[in-house]
Amino acid sequence: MATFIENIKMLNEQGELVETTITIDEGKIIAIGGQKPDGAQVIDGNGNFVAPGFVDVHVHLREPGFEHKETIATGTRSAARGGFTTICAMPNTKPVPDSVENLEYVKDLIKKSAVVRVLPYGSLTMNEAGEKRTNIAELKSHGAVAFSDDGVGVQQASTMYEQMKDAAKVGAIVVAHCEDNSLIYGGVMHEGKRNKELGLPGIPSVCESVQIARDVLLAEAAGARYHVCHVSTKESVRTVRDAKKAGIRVTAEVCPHHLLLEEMDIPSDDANWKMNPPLRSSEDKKALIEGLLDGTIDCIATDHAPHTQEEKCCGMVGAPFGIVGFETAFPLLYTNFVETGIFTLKQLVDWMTIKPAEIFDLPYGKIEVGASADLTIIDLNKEKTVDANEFYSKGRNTPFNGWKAKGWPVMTIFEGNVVYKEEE
Ligand SMILES: NC(=O)N[C@@H](CC(=O)O)C(=O)O
Ligand SMILES: [Zn+2]
Ligand SMILES: [Zn+2]
Repeated sequence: MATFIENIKMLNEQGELVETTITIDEGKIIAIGGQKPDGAQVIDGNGNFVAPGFVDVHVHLREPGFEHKETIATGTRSAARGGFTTICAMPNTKPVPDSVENLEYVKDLIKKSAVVRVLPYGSLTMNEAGEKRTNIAELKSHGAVAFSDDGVGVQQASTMYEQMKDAAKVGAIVVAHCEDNSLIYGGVMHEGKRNKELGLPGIPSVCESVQIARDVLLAEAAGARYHVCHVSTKESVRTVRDAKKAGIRVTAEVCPHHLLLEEMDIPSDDANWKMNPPLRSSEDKKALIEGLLDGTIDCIATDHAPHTQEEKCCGMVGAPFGIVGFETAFPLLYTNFVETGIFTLKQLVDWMTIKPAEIFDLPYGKIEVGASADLTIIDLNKEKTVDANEFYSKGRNTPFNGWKAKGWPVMTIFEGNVVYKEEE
């Protein structure tokens, strides 16, 4: 039976909101702006905004291996609540999808319990240990969406170079967490002003940028497509900008928290403010915003990284890096960047839908006839306070608890089915 969504507004090419209707059948969009087909089930959009389901190319679902932090079931429900319908799962699980067998195992788990589309990464090295290289061609043919050792940087240039050459042969994308281990210095936050005030060890900006600089040169030499994870420093932005100018096939993502927060916002030695890369300086934050606006940075990804309260209870030094992101990403960005006139609504939506989809060759992230019926209905006027205790994610680790924001998803539709509906 067809579903007819009425009383809804969508963005046109000019970035204006226009009233429309959307008709869905068999999981696909079959009409935009048409009349209700006879017998169709009706969804009242209540005059709200409808966006393509969000696409997040950088998330951690923790299953298999770390189900106490998150499972595919809880993580994908959290994604749906945040308006995400396509998410790419990083391979730092146990086991790591570094072989066809392990990848098939992860795909089975996804099939069993995901409520949105989950596309698994393959790793670049066996067990993400940085030594033995994985078989990119084989993993790609079994459905790995891209390749990364996220969680750690690939330390050896030759390992990265060889993997890039293999990736180039089969059109695979190499996605890099850039971090030079010799420049971490045991740091738990940015090496700047605030870490000194708090008496905590710092991670200098070069720890990230130096590896991006190496990698863009390797990508050029290998002829590979290269995507940089969670860019956090102004030097990283400049390096990506220069590489693009030189014609190197590089793309980059930025996380909501790096756009919204800076080191001086960290109130105390609280591990809900600990993530990798760390919150940088206000100049870095400014450079990230400029980088998005001038096209140096291509898209936004949450790096949703749930950890338990026990792990995050007791200060930064002992805690793992990472914060959750699905359920706050859009409202926080909408409120702080669109309502303030820094981004247009179309820019923000594009950075969370069509842009990441294009980089990763995914046929999602747009509302058009024939596309998968993946939609997010958002109440742009609805104001709510972030309450970590009501997250669908198992993770409560967010620095945004208590923030007021507008623009909350009220319904998420995946392949024509309602996978999230706001509880009244
Ligand atoms: N971002 C983080 O702080 N943590 C991520 C790993 C990663 O993205 O590097 C995690 O898996 O917890
Ligand atoms: Zn990372
Ligand atoms: Zn990550």
